[in-house]
Amino acid sequence: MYELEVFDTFDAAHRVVGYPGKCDRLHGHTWKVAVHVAGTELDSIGMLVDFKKLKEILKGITEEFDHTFLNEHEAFKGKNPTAENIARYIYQVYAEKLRAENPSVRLSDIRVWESPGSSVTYRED
Ligand SMILES: Nc1nc2c(c(=O)[nH]1)N=C([C@H](O)[C@H](O)COP(=O)(O)OP(=O)(O)OP(=O)(O)O)CN2
Ligand SMILES: [Zn+2]
Repeated sequence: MYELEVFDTFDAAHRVVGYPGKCDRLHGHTWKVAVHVAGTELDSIGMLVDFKKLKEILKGITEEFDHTFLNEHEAFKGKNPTAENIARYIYQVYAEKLRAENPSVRLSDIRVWESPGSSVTYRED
């Protein structure tokens, strides 16, 4: 089994509505997102899947968020753009795009860092 990792970052603002403290106020983070994909079969040149392809898919998603106010994004209508909700949304979009591009590898998980010391990992088993 091989597991590959790619990551990207984006800058975006959010509010955690109802948070009992300063995170209820408008503030921003440089969010980091790591993608882990797994599989067993290598292609004829020895790759599970090209890192370049994995990064392209991720960039397509992080571009939606970069320099935006996340609470206004369609995905977070009626819910807070917490690291948990962001990780789940990215997982669902990434999994669908990866299935279309390369059905022989599977998405293991998505990890989202809100700050260097705080992250959430989302997976579906
Ligand atoms: N489980 C979660 N907890 C918190 C989330 C979250 O998305 N999921 N989000 C926040 C806030 O967005 C907040 O901005 C982050 O707070 P914190 O980690 O405390 O970051 P600080 O930079 O303020 O850290 P200090 O060490 O207090 O300076 C909160 N929790
Ligand atoms: Zn925050």
